[in-house]
Amino acid sequence: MAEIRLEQLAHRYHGAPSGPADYALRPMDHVWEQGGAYALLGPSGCGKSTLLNIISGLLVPSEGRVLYDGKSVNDLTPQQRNIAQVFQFPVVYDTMTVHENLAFPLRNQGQPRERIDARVREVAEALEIEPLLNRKAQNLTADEKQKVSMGRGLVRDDVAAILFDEPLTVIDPQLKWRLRRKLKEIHQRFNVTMVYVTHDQLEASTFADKIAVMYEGQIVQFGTPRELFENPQHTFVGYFIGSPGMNLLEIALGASGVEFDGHALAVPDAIAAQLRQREGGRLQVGIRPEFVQLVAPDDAVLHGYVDLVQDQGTFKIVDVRLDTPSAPVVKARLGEEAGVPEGRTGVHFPEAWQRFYIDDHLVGVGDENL
Ligand SMILES: Nc1ncnc2c1ncn2[C@@H]1O[C@H](COP(=O)(O)OP(=O)(O)OP(=O)(O)O)[C@@H](O)[C@H]1O
Repeated sequence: MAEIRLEQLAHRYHGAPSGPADYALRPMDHVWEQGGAYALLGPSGCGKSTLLNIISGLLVPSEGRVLYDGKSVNDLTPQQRNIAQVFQFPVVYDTMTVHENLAFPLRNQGQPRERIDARVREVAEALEIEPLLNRKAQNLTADEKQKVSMGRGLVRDDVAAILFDEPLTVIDPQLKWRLRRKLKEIHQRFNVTMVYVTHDQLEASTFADKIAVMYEGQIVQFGTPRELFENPQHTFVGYFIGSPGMNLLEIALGASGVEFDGHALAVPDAIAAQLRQREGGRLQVGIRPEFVQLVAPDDAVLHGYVDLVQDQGTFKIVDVRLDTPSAPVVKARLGEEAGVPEGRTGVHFPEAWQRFYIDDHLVGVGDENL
């Protein structure tokens, strides 16, 4: 088990870079602590697999270093790094039994037969594949094969880390939930550093204690699911996390302070001062649909018309088109029992839940170095 540190790590697949957009991974520093359960979350093409393959040694980074427990592993192969990697599609030896598949990494290490057998049974039990141990792998379903692939990663207790690259892609939707919980339990039991790549926020937050959100080759935030929800550091995190994502509205500095479409917004002084300092940047206010309040028109500064109501069973999503010059749609997420106004409504953004962004980055109180 190891701490994995990335130092000024960057990667490009083609020639010399002419700008940040030429990097599949832009220069980054990052630490995965020993024993942590982490997710790497982001949309297709943001660089998740590139980063995972650099950590495991399948890919050599074009810049920077990967350190395991403080030692550079840039020149080491995946085998020498002692990493287990589970891919989207199962990798099993079809002609071997499940027991032989699981035992294979330990046999290669020359471990005694009884130790191998005990460990294989422990992992098989954790993954609920004990009844399959004597079956040939070629006769298994895709789900079962993927469990065996995972088991092969888990069976060695000396690995630096286990890396999962969208491991539940082939798993039946019914089973996905169970297997995600199972992996979490297994992490707690075996206490090994795990990094789990996914584009699914639910999968990331069920599995991981901390999530690294990736966007255009960068980690734009590393935090707990709650931190990502309550304080998105980047507008992309606001938009990508949550269901639906954060409402983001363009704001400007006007005669009455910080304004949205000519209406003054209540903004803490320290934040207003920072917004003024960075005049010329793109300014936005963000508010999660969960915190938008639909109130009587007389009780609000902003007004709009209910455009659409989507009943999701346990909650409702209400689209309100504001009657301001830019007429954006604001989404409110209301409880199942909440009444939905018809027609015109007041829209209130509680001050405590407004977040302000300059050029997509969160403005915090005391941020001097924006
Ligand atoms: N072998 C390659 N050669 C050239 N470009 C590549 C190669 N592999 C990936 N890329 C590019 O690098 C960027 C990051 O790709 P990567 O596969 O790491 O993203 P990802 O987040 O894992 O996406 P997905 O979820 O679709 O697998 C993309 O623009 C992709 O087109």
